[in-house]
Amino acid sequence: MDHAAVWEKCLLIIRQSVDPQSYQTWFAPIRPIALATNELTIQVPHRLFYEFLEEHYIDVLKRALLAALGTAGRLQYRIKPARQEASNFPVGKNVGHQAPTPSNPFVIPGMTRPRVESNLDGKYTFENFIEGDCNSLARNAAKAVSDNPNNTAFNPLVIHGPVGLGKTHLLKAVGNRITEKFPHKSVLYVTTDQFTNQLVTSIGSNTTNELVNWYQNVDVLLVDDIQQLIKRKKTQDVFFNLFNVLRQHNKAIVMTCDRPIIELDIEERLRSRFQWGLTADLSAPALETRMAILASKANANEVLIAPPVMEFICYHIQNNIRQLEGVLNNLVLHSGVNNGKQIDLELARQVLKNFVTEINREVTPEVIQRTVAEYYNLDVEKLASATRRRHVVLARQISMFLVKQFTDESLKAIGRLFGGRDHSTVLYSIKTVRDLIETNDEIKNDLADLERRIRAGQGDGPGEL
Ligand SMILES: Nc1ncnc2c1ncn2[C@@H]1O[C@H](COP(=O)(O)OP(=O)(O)OP(=O)(O)O)[C@@H](O)[C@H]1O
Repeated sequence: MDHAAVWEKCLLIIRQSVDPQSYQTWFAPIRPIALATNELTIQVPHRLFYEFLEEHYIDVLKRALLAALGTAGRLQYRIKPARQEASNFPVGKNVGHQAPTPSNPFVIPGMTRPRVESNLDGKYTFENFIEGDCNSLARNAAKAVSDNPNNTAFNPLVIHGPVGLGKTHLLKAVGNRITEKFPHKSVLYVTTDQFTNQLVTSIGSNTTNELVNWYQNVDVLLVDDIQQLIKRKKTQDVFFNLFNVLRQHNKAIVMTCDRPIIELDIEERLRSRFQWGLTADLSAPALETRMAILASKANANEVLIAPPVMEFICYHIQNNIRQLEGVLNNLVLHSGVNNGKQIDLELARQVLKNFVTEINREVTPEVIQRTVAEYYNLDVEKLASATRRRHVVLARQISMFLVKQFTDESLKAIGRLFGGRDHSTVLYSIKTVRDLIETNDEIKNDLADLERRIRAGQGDGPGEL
């Protein structure tokens, strides 16, 4: 049997399964083209036609093929060559070259196949991505995709998580690794915004089909920030078609999103497809992981930061690695500007003020005394003096109370700090303040205010925060 006879046999089955109108619309225009080792190639008028068949008549086609060619039968589609050659839709630039033997039925023989520039730089790799519990699933899945891009179970792979935790880094690491390991594969990194812009341009020039065709040259598609699909109906439609075609041909699709797919407010058919593969989340790294990331970035910048300083920084920057990098860059800048100034705790503290609102420091009795004196507008020495003026006594008693609350000092040691008073005086002061908190709202508020200032380190020298 040749291809025409096989297709005739298929049509017999199809005619019995679909109504005449659908038959005329969807099957009459199909032309059988070739038959080779149980693979029948049919030509369809355009890509959307093929997609419609796959979406609505796949079962009928399977049955027809089984009847005509048995269980070994396979179907290959070919799109009828367009009159106009596909334009380039570069994110980067394209270099035209002749495709050797196109295995993809969508690559029309004889047509130039644009080489896709990946739109990547080599900066983000798996080697400079630090692994921790917070990211190991996403990292390992991304690595698995890069090791086997066109035969991966994780298709699509969606990496999601809050701002600044490495989504783009991992996405680009996938691209960089594939480009290195499989130089013949076309990899494309694109943000959803870039894709939308290309689409808008193509609509203006009536070349949307060409845009989608052009994207089919890609073996690995990396799409950043798919939350930008929200409210973009047309982008969702076109992306839906593209997604189906690429996935059908085992092209790897990796995407990032700032939220779990289930919370992504897009068309249901697209959302459900995004969930076909694997979704892996990135969460905030633990202190040790942050330290390791900072150490590796410092190393790359050839700066040395002592572990206590690193710990201090990482203690304060908890949820965003981009901020951690920002602090590092500032430190490098400041230390360079100030003639090789050392990156010490003081410098770190100054820089951190631009990144976090509250900087914890060790609360010492001196910090407390200074904070209280400033608050009540007193010279700090007055607290340790013999004066028995009412407002000084109150400030002294409050200071003793706070030193007891914030530090490990013994009653005896506290007495010494306040002009050599004995421990029973300290005890009495603490009890007095406790009673006042119960009975006097003004004192209660003063204390709340003072505690907040001490925690924020406001008493530690002028203009610190
Ligand atoms: N585990 C990690 N190891 C090394 N660097 C990391 C790690 N996680 C994040 N980074 C770095 O943090 C910075 C921010 O990461 P990235 O841009 O990938 O974040 P994102 O999650 O894509 O953020 P956004 O949601 O803002 O796009 C990058 O410079 C990246 O190299």
